[in-house]
Amino acid sequence: SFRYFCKMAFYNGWILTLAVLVIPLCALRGRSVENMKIIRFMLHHVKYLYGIHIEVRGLEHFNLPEPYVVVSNHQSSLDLLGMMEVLPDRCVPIAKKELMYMGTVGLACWLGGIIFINRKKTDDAIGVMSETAQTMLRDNVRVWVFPEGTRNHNGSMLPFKRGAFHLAVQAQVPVIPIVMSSYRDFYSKKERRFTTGRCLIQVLTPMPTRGLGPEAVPALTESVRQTMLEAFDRLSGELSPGQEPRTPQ
Ligand SMILES: CCCCC/C=C\C/C=C\CCCCCCCC(=O)SCCNC(=O)CCNC(=O)[C@H](O)C(C)(C)COP(=O)(O)OP(=O)(O)OC[C@H]1O[C@@H](n2cnc3c(N)ncnc32)[C@H](O)[C@@H]1OP(=O)(O)O
Ligand SMILES: CCCCCCCC/C=C\CCCCCCCC(=O)OC[C@@H](O)COP(=O)(O)O
Repeated sequence: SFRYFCKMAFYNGWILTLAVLVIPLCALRGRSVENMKIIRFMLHHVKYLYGIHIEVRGLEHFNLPEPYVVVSNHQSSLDLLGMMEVLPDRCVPIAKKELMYMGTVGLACWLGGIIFINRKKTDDAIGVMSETAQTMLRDNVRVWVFPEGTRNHNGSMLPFKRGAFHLAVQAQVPVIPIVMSSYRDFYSKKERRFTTGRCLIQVLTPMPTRGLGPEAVPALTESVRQTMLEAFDRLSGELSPGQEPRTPQ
């Protein structure tokens, strides 16, 4: 437990400290999606500090000229490491508004053009997402969404919220699912365990939305979730073949 808390405290503290360095660099440009390149570069080494080996597959799927919506599973704040391993250029995450108030991290996120939503006010959140659809097309910006809407430490995936899929359909851009394998071999919040380990990241085939309307969103959401669950089980099983598969959901 002591090692777990120390490691998590250092993780948060180190990111807060890095943000102090990043802020002046990003401030030179002002709030801009281009600043995500600086943030990505500055966070890239953190996986080495923790001995986490990340293997990425399917990165070529990100090589589309048009904007797209990336949807990813969300296990922990450690997802930041995987995200910074693969984050495409001109891609910004959608984050809960509370992140903006996390001191230096919040300011760095704001300068990086991260889009903040108020999860307690659905209409506000939907309004921001609709504006985002226009921004994506106007400024050629890609967006990264965690459709579970919160972190999920239970070794599977929560039901998906539909915002990301509405966004893709409104902008008529593809959805690109990305799956990070289970962290169970090296990280468990419940067991207070955090060791070195391996993580596989798979970028899946883009799912087109051209021609789809809002009525197609529920089916699109479910189909993407099923594809991601299958990939999650496959990747996690590859890392620890003896483990029981997750409970079906
Ligand atoms: C080197 C130093 C660096 C320093 C900086 C360090 C780090 C920074 C770098 C990167 C940081 C990135 C980290 C970011 C991670 C943050 C992750 C998060 O914060 S996750 C939480 C926030 N994200 C989400 O919640 C996204 C998913 N949520 C949704 O999509 C939701 O649907 C919602 C839009 C938020 C609304 O949610 P709510 O619970 O209020 O309502 P419902 O989901 O039930 O939806 C109600 C209803 O509305 C329909 N709907 C949803 N969206 C839309 C839309 N855009 N247009 C139209 N309709 C919409 C939805 O379908 C429901 O209707 P129905 O039930 O009929 O389907
Ligand atoms: C002056 C204020 C000081 C505040 C100190 C804050 C300390 C935290 C510092 C750094 C944190 C670095 C990690 C940030 C990126 C992680 C983003 C994240 O994972 O957000 C969680 C969000 O997806 C869902 O939230 P919930 O699971 O619903 O909850």
